[in-house]
Amino acid sequence: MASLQLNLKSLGGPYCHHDASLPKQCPPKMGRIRCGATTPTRSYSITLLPGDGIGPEVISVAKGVLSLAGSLEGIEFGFQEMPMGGAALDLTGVPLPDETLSAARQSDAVLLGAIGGYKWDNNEKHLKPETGLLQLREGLKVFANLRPATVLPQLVDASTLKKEVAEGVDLMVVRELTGGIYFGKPRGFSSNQNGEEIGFNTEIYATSEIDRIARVAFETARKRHRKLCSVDKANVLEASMLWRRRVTAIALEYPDVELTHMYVDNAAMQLVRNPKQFDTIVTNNIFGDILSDEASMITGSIGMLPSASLGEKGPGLFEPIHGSAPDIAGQDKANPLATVLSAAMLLKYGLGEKNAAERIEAAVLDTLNRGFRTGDIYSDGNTLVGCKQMGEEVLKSVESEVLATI
Ligand SMILES: NC(=O)c1ccc[n+]([C@@H]2O[C@H](COP(=O)([O-])OP(=O)(O)OC[C@H]3O[C@@H](n4cnc5c(N)ncnc54)[C@H](O)[C@@H]3O)[C@@H](O)[C@H]2O)c1
Ligand SMILES: CC(C)[C@H](C(=O)O)[C@@H](O)C(=O)O
Ligand SMILES: [Mg+2]
Repeated sequence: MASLQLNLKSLGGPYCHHDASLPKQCPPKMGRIRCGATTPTRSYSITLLPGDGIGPEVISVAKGVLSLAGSLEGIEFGFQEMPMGGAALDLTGVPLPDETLSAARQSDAVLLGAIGGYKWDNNEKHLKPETGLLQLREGLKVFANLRPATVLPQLVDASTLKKEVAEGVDLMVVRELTGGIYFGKPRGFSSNQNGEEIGFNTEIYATSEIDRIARVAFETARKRHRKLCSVDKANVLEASMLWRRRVTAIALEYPDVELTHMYVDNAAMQLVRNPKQFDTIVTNNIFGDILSDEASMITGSIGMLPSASLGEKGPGLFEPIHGSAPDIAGQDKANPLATVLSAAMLLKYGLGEKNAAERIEAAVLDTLNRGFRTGDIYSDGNTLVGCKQMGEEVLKSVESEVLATI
């Protein structure tokens, strides 16, 4: 079973390190250690949730990369694949079967591909793949969603922004993940006084929910460039007024971090005007969803952005920020790198296996340096490959790193 996932002191940027400075009561995750003849082996159980659309394609690549990078660091993985989303609906009638949630809870970390698709779009709310994902996040209590957006030098040309605007962007969106309008009640359908149908949701945040995500964000900013921008709509929404008041109050605990506030409409504009002004952004569930997709395009493609969702204890959930991409599913066109980088986040944030994580990150950069590109990040002069071949090239890079160090 996983121990601590979210130790505030351990949050670093863009990734955290479980290090010697951790308090005793919060030890870094240690796999079950088995001593072999020469090297000790740590073993971890990973729940894989391939899901729908391109989900199984990108998970298959990430699983191979995790296994290889892990084995080179003396790590053994026990993978358990479970149904989730539309795949689970077809198999069991619900988007998150009890068996899937309980397997996820009992494992050391969870890696998800993506869920959703046209087939289930008109299902009732409780039978939507997306509802299963929200139930999983709630069930694992992973309230802090870290979504780094970094423009890699190799991909500056893939950005839709001008080179001088995109170059060097390195920001982290800290998104509140288990509250706000996604979960607020009342919600539903009804009718108004004119007998007209209405649909309604409630944006609601309690002080404790804001305080804990604010602390995660301040700790994250502290390990980065000590700049935190809180994004809200406090000029209109009561939930945002409380959000701004609490973030301002928590800032007193972090005098070394510069706090600014920005309205979400302005933030959406500033992200494409001058994204380098941002270091760490903290925001609510829905604004974080939207702004992280926007930030992904600065980096070249949504197919590049990983994420880590962490709670106070229990396994973390790691997933690319993109969806099931039904328009390209089954065509071997998906970019698997967001999921591969999510596997690296799993190693670093979820298991405290920094070396294995860095092997994967280095292999991704090496693969890009060797000119391999899926369609979404392709530019002239590079080699266009599919999802599978991209995976094979990353594996070669992981292997060649080892050869280079012998
Ligand atoms: N976490 C998740 O599982 C998640 C996230 C977002 C959307 N969804 C679901 O996915 C389905 C499709 O949603 P959508 O079309 O709005 O968003 P999407 O992210 O699936 O796709 C948006 C666009 O980006 C492209 N794209 C996405 N990932 C890519 C990748 N790895 N490589 C190359 N191109 C990629 C797609 O081809 C599409 O053109 C919906 O059912 C939605 O609810 C799931
Ligand atoms: C599929 C949907 C529930 C999900 C969200 O809105 O959180 C997705 O867009 C994401 O960004 O992970
Ligand atoms: Mg989204």
